[in-house]
Amino acid sequence: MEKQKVAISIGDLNGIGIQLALENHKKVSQIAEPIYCIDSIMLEQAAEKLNIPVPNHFRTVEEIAPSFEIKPGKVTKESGAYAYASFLKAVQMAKAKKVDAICTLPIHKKAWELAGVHYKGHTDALRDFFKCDAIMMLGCPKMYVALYTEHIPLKEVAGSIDEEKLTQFLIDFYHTAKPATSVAVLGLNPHAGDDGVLGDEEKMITQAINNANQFLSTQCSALNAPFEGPMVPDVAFTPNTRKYYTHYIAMYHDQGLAPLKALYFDEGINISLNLPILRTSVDHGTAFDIAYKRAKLNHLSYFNAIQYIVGV
Ligand SMILES: NC(=O)c1ccc[n+]([C@@H]2O[C@H](COP(=O)([O-])OP(=O)(O)OC[C@H]3O[C@@H](n4cnc5c(N)ncnc54)[C@H](O)[C@@H]3O)[C@@H](O)[C@H]2O)c1
Ligand SMILES: N[C@H](C(=O)O)[C@H](O)COP(=O)(O)O
Repeated sequence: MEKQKVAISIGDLNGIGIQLALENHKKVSQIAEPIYCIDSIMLEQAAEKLNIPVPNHFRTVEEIAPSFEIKPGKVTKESGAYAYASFLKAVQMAKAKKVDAICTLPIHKKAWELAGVHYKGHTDALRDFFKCDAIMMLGCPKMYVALYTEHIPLKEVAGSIDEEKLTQFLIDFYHTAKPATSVAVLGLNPHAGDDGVLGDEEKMITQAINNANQFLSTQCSALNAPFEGPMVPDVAFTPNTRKYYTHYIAMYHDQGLAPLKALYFDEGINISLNLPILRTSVDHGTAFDIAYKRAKLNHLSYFNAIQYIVGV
């Protein structure tokens, strides 16, 4: 059978992404056909700095963005611009159906900002490119967490809880994540508001859960209310509760990702749902603290991100 073609955006070249790409090429090539969105000049520079030979059949793409000097572990505008251009190239290849999916190596958000990119990350860029309500979901088969709000300041979270939007989010999530068991929807406030004593956003969350369950039951009468909640956030991730759920909906970034990364940082991946293209990513960042230091990296997140594509 023909291997799936995957465009790999190279991420921030001042970080660990390129080391992951070089060290995993042989293994990745056994299950997929990777095309790396980096040009030969930048590839040679990175490989030399890392003292890792460029593997055979490491297929690259020319004319990404102007070459620049790699500064290990530094936040630079040039590296941000290159990372963004590499991501754009991967998206273009997917749009043109030259590849089956894209896998993104980590970018640095400040470097994107310095380069004038107004997106906070890949997900909101993809949302804009495809005019679709992309959903950010991270995790592994033992536990997936989707984020209702993601890269916004914490002070804006409560005001973003909206019955209609959350209802649509839940319906989209159900159709694209296809959870096999009940999904735990978290409350926002401590103790999920404790019946209005500690906040009342849970009223809207309850309504959205009911709306989504009702809508989905009209589509499939055999379906028995897939969404449950609002669950008390500090209890939802206890070992006992996790026996019953693999899929969680968090109201904000760290509510869901702090427990997820505490449990499954090494193996977790990031999947963009509800888009016309398939995009996965590592669940970690640029790791500037260990970039170009011959550090022994964790490869699992990257490999799992490729394996998810191949397995779909
Ligand atoms: N997919 C992405 O593009 C993505 C994902 C997460 C964070 N980020 C961005 O990355 C930048 C840095 O984020 P951060 O410092 O908070 O988190 P980070 O994940 O880069 O680093 C956190 C810690 O984990 C270690 N680490 C990360 N990946 C590792 C690996 N594969 N092997 C071994 N150790 C590893 C780092 O050395 C560091 O000590 C930020 O701008 C953040 O927004 C991007
Ligand atoms: N929230 C993600 C994480 O913590 O891993 C990360 O910032 C990546 O986001 P994008 O997929 O939007 O780049």
